[in-house]
This record gives sequence, C-alpha cells and structure tokens, in this order.
Amino acid sequence: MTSQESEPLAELYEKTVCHDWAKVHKEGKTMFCLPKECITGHVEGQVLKMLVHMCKAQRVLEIGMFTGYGALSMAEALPEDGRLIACELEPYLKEFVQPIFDKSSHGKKITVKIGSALDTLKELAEAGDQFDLVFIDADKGNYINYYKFILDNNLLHMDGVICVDNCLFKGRVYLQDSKDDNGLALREFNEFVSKDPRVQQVMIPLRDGISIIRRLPPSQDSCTINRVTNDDVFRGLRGKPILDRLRLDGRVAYVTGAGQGIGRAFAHALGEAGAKVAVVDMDQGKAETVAQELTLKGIPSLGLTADISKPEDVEKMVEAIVCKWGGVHIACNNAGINMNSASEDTSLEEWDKTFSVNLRGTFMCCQAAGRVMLKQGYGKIINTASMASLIVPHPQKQLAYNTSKAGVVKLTQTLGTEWIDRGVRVNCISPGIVDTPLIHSECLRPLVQRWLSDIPAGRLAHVTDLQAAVVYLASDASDYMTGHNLVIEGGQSLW
Ligand SMILES: C[S@@+](CC[C@H](N)C(=O)[O-])C[C@H]1O[C@@H](n2cnc3c(N)ncnc32)[C@H](O)[C@@H]1O
Repeated sequence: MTSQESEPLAELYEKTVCHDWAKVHKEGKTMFCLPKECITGHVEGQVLKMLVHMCKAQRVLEIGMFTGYGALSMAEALPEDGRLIACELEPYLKEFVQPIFDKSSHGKKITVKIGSALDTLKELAEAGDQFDLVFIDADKGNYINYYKFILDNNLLHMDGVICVDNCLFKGRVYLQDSKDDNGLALREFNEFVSKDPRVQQVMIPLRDGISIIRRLPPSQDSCTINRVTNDDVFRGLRGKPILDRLRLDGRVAYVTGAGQGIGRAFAHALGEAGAKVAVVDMDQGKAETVAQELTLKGIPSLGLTADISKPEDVEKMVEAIVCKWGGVHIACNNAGINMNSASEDTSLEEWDKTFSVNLRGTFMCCQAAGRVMLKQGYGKIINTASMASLIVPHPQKQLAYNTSKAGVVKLTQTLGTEWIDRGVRVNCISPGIVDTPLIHSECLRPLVQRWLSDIPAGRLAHVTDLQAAVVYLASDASDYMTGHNLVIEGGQSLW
C-alpha cells in the first residue's frame, strides 16, 4: 500500500488521462502527439516525493515535465522556500498545468522553463545553479547528454542524487537483438553510468524501472590528477562536511528555563540537530508541554521540574538525566529572571533573588553538569548571559540583572579556561532584546520604539535568531572555542 496522493495530484491525474491529446496535436497545439501514459502516476510520484524527503532536497530539477504530476509530487516534499525547475518542450503543457499548480499551496515552488531541456541546462549552468535532486524523464535519446552535462557542469550538488525514469524500458534494454531506438539509448545510458567512477547507481524495477544515481566524493585518482591537497579541509574533518559536523546525534542535552521563549527554542534546536533533550523548567506543566512538542517531532525528550536556585533541585535534575540516558554532554543553563528598579531603590531582596537564579543558579548547574562531564572527559556548557553584560540597556533600570549577567560572562570565562584541558568547553550566548508577546503590551510600546532606534538591524531578536548559535556551541565544530561570549543583538552593543 502506498500513501494516498493529494487532491491536486488526483485532479491532475484525472485531467491528464481524460484529455484528448490526439485532438490537441491535430489542432497544432502540441508539436508531438503526447501519450497520456507519459504521466508519472501515483506510486512513482510518491517515490519521488519520498526521495526529496530523504535527500532533504531544497532545489530540484525535472527534465521532462509533461502535465506536472512528478513536479507537483516532488514540490509537496520541498520546504516552503524550496524550488523546483521543470523543463518542458511543449508550451501547451505550461498552460495546461498552471491552473492546478495555482490551486496547490506547493505550486508556487515550481518554475516551468519552456524550450529544449539542453538549452535550459546551459542557462542554469551559466547562472551557477545547483540541484540536490534531478529527475530525468524526457526524450530517451538525450538522457546520456543530460546526464553528462549535469555532472560535467556541476549542476548536481556535492551530495546530490539523479533519478532516471524508464531505465528498464519495458525490458528492451536486455534484449540482445532489440532494434528499438529508445531501448538501445537506455541500454547505452545504463552501461555508461555503471562505468562512471563519479557515481554509484542502483536500478529499481519500479514500473518501467528507475535508476537512482548518487554523486560520489572525489576518488584518490582524481585527487592525484588534479593535484589536490587531500587533507581535512578537502575531505572534511573525519570525512564529514561542515554541516554534518554541526550534528548532535547520540548526545544528551538539557536546557533550563525551557518551558518557553529562548529556552524552548534552544530545546527544539538541539533536538532537531540530533540530541536527546531534557526540558527543564520550574513550571511542571510548561516543561511537560515542551517535552511533548519534541516527542511529537520524534526527538527523545524528558520533562523535568527544577528550581535552579535550589541546590537539591539542581543535583536531582542532573541525576535524573544521567540515570535515564547515562550521561550529560550538553548543558544549556538558560534559566534567568529580570526585575526592574532604580538602583537607589533596589532592595537587597531583589538583588539576592536575581543573583540566586541568574548567577548562583547558573554556577550550581555548571558545577553539577561539569562534574559529570569532567568524569566523561567531554562536555559542552552553554550559559545564557545577556547583551546587558556588555552595555547598560536603557531607559529601563535593571542593575541587579545587568550585574548578574556580567557575572555569568566571568563565570563562563573562568570555567571555560579551567576545564578545557579536560574536554569541557564553556561558552555563553548574549542575546539582545528578544521579541516576546509581553513586549507588545500597550504600556511597553514607547519602550520598544526607543529600543528599535538603538538597534542597527532595525528589529528585535526572534528566538529563532539564537538557535544556530546554541547548536554550533554544542557541536564539535566549536571545539576550539571556550570562555567565549557570543553576542547576538543585531549590532545594538556597537552603537
Ligand atoms: C515522460 S514525459 C514526462 C512525465 C513527467 N515527468 C511526469 O511526471 O508526468 C516526457 C516529457 O518530456 C518532454 N520532452 C521531450 N523532449 C524534450 C526536450 N528535448 N526538452 C524538454 N522536454 C522534452 C515531453 O514533451 C514530455 O512532456
């Protein structure tokens, strides 16, 4: 059983098979009499959609669109800003398909290029375009030319895949005495690809056969011929390209203050990058809700309640994580509080409360997680400091907060240098002013206007602006970085 096709795809299929293709050809609307059997169809369409998912493709090229069934199937799997270029010879088909593309929310990802596909390929190569997935499904005699052009002109991305339709051509590729031009063209194509050292090919007997062809990393021979410096930069450290080095697969992380805002965004980011995540918050309901969000996305997670100003809570939090997952690799100490008062009026109670969470609490978390990490010989601690550690944000008055966050930076620098020789890196992130629902209240509006005039980027930070930084600091890619305060404030501290 294969998943159902979407409504627009079903409509496209119906419209294609019911259309009188012989008539439109007779009327001179198409150059060729197009057989309705050209259509990719349900199962192959879903296979293409699956391939787009599996390759995590962002940019797809289709050679031979016909009525766009394959194109729309693939577009459905692309991210919102993904793009698919569909090459088609027949102008009539663009008019035919556009109304259905317009009905689908994915149709806007598709750009149809009318003309000979080889001309379009040249145009794309000249523009420096590259694709993660190419689907070749046009005139069989030209498959080999499309394939060669794509590989010779770097139209396929480093980890890209080419999918080729009709590779078995009704079994004729295997008939010794076949005179069928298309069968012979496909046989020659299959043989060429199977001998091409640049790729790995697998043929799948689905419908008329599809070949999946993966671009391989450069071979030792090609490195020698091209006098390549075959080092970690060329191959990628431990054979991993840079984006793979940001992955956190198999790592155990926790985030405090993860029930909302920045902490929640950090928890999602670490989980999306591959880590198991303990979502820690004072508010049990919020911790569990965010943990549930991660579970829904397939991220192993655990909701924990802890008040990080209490030493026993901090100990219990780390113990619970170690007990469940056997260690802690990433400690994201994010929980913090902020109270406003003029310095001459700041009570000792306010000062102590702020420090007991922001600085003492962060220290206790660093120490508890650090002890586990030092034993493991590996760990990444990421504290949330603030732009207020660098500048004095104004006009609001927040002496205790500013001072406590400056303390978080010094705590980070000290631990970062003390523990790095035992494999534990400690860094902090200093966000600028973050856009939260609270900030949009009537009484805060004048304050927001004032802040905006102080921010070169012209807007407040979104929590998503901070997510890449936490993944970077949690990953091996930042191993040489320690004691650093990574400031993300749209340039506010520079004005
Ligand atoms: C097998 S159909 C494609 C089916 C389509 N991929 C789908 O998903 O339904 C082949 C298409 O390639 C187009 N075609 C043939 N030769 C071409 C060329 N030289 N350049 C661009 N398109 C071409 C034909 O007009 C036809 O629409």
